[in-house]
Amino acid sequence: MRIFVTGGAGFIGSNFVHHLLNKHTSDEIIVFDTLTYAGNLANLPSLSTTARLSFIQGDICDERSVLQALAGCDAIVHFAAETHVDRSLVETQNFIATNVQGTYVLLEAARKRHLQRFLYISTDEVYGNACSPAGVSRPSLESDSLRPLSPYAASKAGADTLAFSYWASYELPVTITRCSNNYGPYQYPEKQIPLFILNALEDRPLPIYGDGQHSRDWIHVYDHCAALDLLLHHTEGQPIAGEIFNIGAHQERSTLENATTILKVLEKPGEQISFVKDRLGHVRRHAVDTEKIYQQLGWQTQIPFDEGIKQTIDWYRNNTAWLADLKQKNNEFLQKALNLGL
Ligand SMILES: Cc1cn([C@H]2C[C@H](O)[C@@H](COP(=O)(O)OP(=O)(O)O[C@H]3O[C@H](C)C(=O)[C@H](O)[C@H]3O)O2)c(=O)[nH]c1=O
Repeated sequence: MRIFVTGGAGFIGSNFVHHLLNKHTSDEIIVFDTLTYAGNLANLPSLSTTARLSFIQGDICDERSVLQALAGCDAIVHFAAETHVDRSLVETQNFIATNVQGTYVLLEAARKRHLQRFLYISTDEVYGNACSPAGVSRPSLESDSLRPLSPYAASKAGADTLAFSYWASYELPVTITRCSNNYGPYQYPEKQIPLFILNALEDRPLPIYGDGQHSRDWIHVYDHCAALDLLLHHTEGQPIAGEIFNIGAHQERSTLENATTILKVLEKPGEQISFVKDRLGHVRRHAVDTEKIYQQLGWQTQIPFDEGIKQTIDWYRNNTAWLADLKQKNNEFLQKALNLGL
């Protein structure tokens, strides 16, 4: 397969590219990435050594470049997005442009190029607070209605439903995934886990929004990539076009629990925890029901949180060159990320 990966220089995208290169020796991969502050070629060390991996710097909102770059491709895996909830509250327009308009451009291009598969990477944020229609707290089901609570989540929900409409209207073989919170190597340190690790390592406070009891379901990015791979290469059994799949790890943990674990593993004092002003519209609980992907594809996570978090802490501890490179390239963004909420 010739696979077009948007946002392949970002956190989940680059991990997915590594996964494909290791698992599928005949796949050809084209990474299409505009290289915003969160996209980084240092996330793709194989670029200089692997002939079947190529890179195009481009914006998914640019119709001509997208159509041109898609020539000869069989599938799109669409990760490219503005992803940080806090930023979506202050620079909303970028989120609408990239996440909604950019997805529209890709869907149109995929339709014109008759692509065989379009994997749209959505998020569990589209559901809003995890609960049943009666308001009882329970993991969200694919059939639940969407109640996005941040501009980021609303932009993803817009693109998610637009993608579905291309299946319904044109039979473009779109498959949508809604995954929970990822952690692991190469994550930009504005997100909770890498931010807490770096602040802990550098003896800065760990900013906890509100009372710290907001909970998320934490999945290691390698487990997420394995699920996406199964969907991308799916050929037998029940068709997956026009289907939506939740992906999650059933490892729900509060912000305070994560901060405490990270400080403990790094043998840092509990006093580094600092309660700060709450995020606007802060969702109390995100959690997804993953029975559908288990029943249909047999997918389950392999990495327990206790193990994954230790490996992730080690990765950040050992990859100081990666961080120094980030600091040098976009220090302004990084400083903002490290100080956001303080
Ligand atoms: C950065 C930060 C976060 N938090 C809290 C806020 C949340 O309750 C939790 C996780 O926050 P984070 O911004 O890392 O991730 P989410 O807002 O849950 O969203 C993430 O997971 C979904 C699935 C996506 O789709 C998003 O793209 C991704 O950013 O920690 C703090 O208390 N302090 C902090 O400094």
